[in-house]
Amino acid sequence: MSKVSSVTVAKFGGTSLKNYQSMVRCANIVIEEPSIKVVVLSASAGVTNLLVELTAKDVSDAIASTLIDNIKNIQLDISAGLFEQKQIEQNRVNGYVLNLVHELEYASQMLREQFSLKLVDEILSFGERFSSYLFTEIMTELLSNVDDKPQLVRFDARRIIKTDSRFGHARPDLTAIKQQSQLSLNLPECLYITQGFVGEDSFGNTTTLGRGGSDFSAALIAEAINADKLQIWTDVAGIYSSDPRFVTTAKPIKALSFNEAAELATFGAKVLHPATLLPAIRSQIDVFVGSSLEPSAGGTHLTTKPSTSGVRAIALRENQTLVTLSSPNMLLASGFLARVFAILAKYELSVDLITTSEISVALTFDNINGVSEGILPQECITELEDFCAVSIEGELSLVAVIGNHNPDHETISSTELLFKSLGDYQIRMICHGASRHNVCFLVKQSIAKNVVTNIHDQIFG
Ligand SMILES: Nc1ncnc2c1ncn2[C@@H]1O[C@H](COP(=O)(O)OP(=O)(O)O)[C@@H](O)[C@H]1O
Ligand SMILES: N[C@@H](CC(=O)OP(=O)(O)O)C(=O)O
Repeated sequence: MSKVSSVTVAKFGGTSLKNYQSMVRCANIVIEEPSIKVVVLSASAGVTNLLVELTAKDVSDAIASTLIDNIKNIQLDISAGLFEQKQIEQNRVNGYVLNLVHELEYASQMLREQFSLKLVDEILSFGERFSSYLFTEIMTELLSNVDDKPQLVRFDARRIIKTDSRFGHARPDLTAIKQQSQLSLNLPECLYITQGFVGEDSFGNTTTLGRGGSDFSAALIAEAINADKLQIWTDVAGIYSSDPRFVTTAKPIKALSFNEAAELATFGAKVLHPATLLPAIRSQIDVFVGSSLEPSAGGTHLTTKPSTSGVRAIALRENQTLVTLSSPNMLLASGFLARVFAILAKYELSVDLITTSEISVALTFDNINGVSEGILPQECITELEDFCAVSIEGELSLVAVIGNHNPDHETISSTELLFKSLGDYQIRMICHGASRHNVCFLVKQSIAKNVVTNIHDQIFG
């Protein structure tokens, strides 16, 4: 490995780390790109979901034990791939893995005795702790015969990702992250391997940044160390015109503006965590999204340049709740919305979309962010019912059509094309105009994927 002046942070998602072969592919990407100085890893695919199940309030001892066994087997399979022929080495690695498994068992037992969000985050952090340990072992093995190799250092992300104490969706302390990164990392001499998703509050408790938060961790580290580039390696060759898992005609997009990518991420394109782009935009870091399965296939580059007008992509976010508040008192009255929002703020509920008519206001909520199982907390409903009728509808999906909707520069407006293609569906709510970059609407969850596929095919031909 030769010395380089530019610094890249590379993040590998769980889909890229699901087994031994996948980890080797990622390790080779790192070895072949000398500018990569920090590697940020998610948990192997499926592990965080298992950990989330393990932290459910009603989990029984038997189910907890099965879940922990499943997690353990994913790790031991990776270790088995690594040291197929070397029993002593395999025993050493398995010993480390089993120690972590015991720690996990202990934390899970404590949680079943007394539930706390602090302990939930501690448990959720194990996925990344396993994967970063195994990945470091794989890198070390692959580099064992290389002469001019970098000094590999695995470090605990909690040393630098300092956050507040909002367990489950902790907010980063940017100043502390910068300070700690500069104190702890010896760049560009060493090659660091660390965990995404995981942080630590000022009391030394483990926190997590929210599901999918490893992208955000990588962007925060990139900003803190003044990196030039951030690479997000996943299982698809970049950001597509829609989710390629169900829109089979979706195409990769070579370049996308930060604004468009931010809208796409916010409105459900799982490929990027919505907060990832803030540090990148703030600190002008080049962002690349590519496939670790096929690194040479290229991917998407995010740029500050505005893109051409028209629709660029369609995103889908499931599990949305629509809340309609109506009251004849709204007519020609002032202060109604202020009262509604004061109550929602009190319950820390964050509204996504909003539309109003003379006597009603419709609001949408993302179930992940605060509204559990599609229902507002009963106390909140009661407070709202003091001055308006409340109707709640679940099992909805939000479709977001992202692009540059600029009627001044289009001969046939893409919005017009979109509205034509919506004619066949029952739309529950539509939002257009707040941003030039998106038009959003709600449809029943049962038809949402069909709606996205059909609109995609009509717009992109
Ligand atoms: N517009 C889009 N472009 C690319 N992928 C998308 C898009 N929308 C949703 N996805 C989904 O995001 C997935 C990658 O995100 P995720 O599963 O979280 O991967 P990782 O484990 O790498 O973080 C893809 O497999 C794809 O199904
Ligand atoms: N492992 C965490 C964090 C993460 O970002 O994962 P991924 O990169 O695989 O989406 C999660 O599943 O939420």
